Amino acid sequence: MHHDPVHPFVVAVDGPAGSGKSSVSKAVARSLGWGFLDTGAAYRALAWHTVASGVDAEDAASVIACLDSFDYRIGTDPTGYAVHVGATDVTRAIREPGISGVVSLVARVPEVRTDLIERFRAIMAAERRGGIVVEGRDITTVVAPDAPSRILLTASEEVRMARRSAELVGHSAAATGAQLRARDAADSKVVDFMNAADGVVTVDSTDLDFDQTVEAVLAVIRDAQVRTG
Ligand SMILES: Nc1ncnc2c1ncn2[C@@H]1O[C@H](COP(=O)(O)OP(=O)(O)OP(=O)(O)O)[C@@H](O)[C@H]1O
Ligand SMILES: Nc1ccn([C@@H]2O[C@H](COP(=O)(O)O)[C@@H](O)[C@H]2O)c(=O)n1
Repeated sequence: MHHDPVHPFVVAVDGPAGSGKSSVSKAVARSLGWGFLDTGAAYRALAWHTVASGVDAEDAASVIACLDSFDYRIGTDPTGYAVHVGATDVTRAIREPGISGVVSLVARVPEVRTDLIERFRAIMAAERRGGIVVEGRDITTVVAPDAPSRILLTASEEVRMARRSAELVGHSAAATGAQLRARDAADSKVVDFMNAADGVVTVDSTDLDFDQTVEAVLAVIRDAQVRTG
C-alpha cells in the first residue's frame, strides 16, 4: 500500500486505560512534527457535558439528545492541546475521577460512537501536518482500520495502576486502581482493545521507561513508512 502524499500519514494507537496512549502518542507526534488526536477526550467531554446538563449518563436516550448541543472542539497541536465544550475549557475537568467514573456509560451508546467517529474522521482529514497520531480504543479496528501504522500499546495491569496512582495525588491508590479496572471491564464489552487485530503491532511498555516506549513506537512508525513508500 502506498501512502497518498495529499493525506496525512495516520498512526492509529489503541490500548487499555493507563497504558500511556495519550502521553506517548503526544510525545511521538511532537518528535515527528505531526498532529495528535486524543479520542478519549471527546468521550470524556461528552460525559462532562451530560453531567453539566443534569442528564443521567445511564439514560441512553438523554445522552443521545445531548449530542445536538455538544459543541466540542479539540486542537491537534501536540504542544498546545486543549479541549473546549462551547466556551468552557474542560481540559483539566475531564480528567477528574468523577468523569472517569461515568465516561464508559456514555461511550457504550452506539449513536454516540457513530457521531463521534464522524467527528474524528473530519479532524483527521483536516490535518495539514504530514501525519497525525490518533489514540483511543477502536482506532486500529473501526476509526482508521486502513491506517498505514497501527499499534496496540499495552502494559501489565499492575504497572498501569501504579503509573495512574502516581499521577493522581490525593486519591487513594486502591480506589484509582479499582476504577481503572472497572473502566477496562466496561469498555471491553464495547470494543476489543486487549488483543491486537491482524496487522496491528503490539508495543508492551511494562518493562520500558517513558523514553524507551516513545522510541519503540517511533521504530514501528519508521518501519511502516518504509513499507508504504
Ligand atoms: N513507559 C512508561 N514508563 C513510565 N511511565 C509511563 C510510561 N508510559 C506512560 N507513562 C505514564 O503513565 C501515566 C498514564 O499514561 P497516559 O495518561 O498517557 O495513559 P492513557 O493510556 O492515555 O490512559 P487513559 O486511557 O486512562 O487516558 C502517565 O503519567 C504517563 O506519563
Ligand atoms: N476510541 C475510544 C476512546 C475512548 N473511549 C471511551 O472514553 C473513555 C476515556 O478514554 P481515555 O483514553 O481518556 O481513557 C474510555 O474509558 C472509553 O470509555 C472509547 O470508547 N473509544
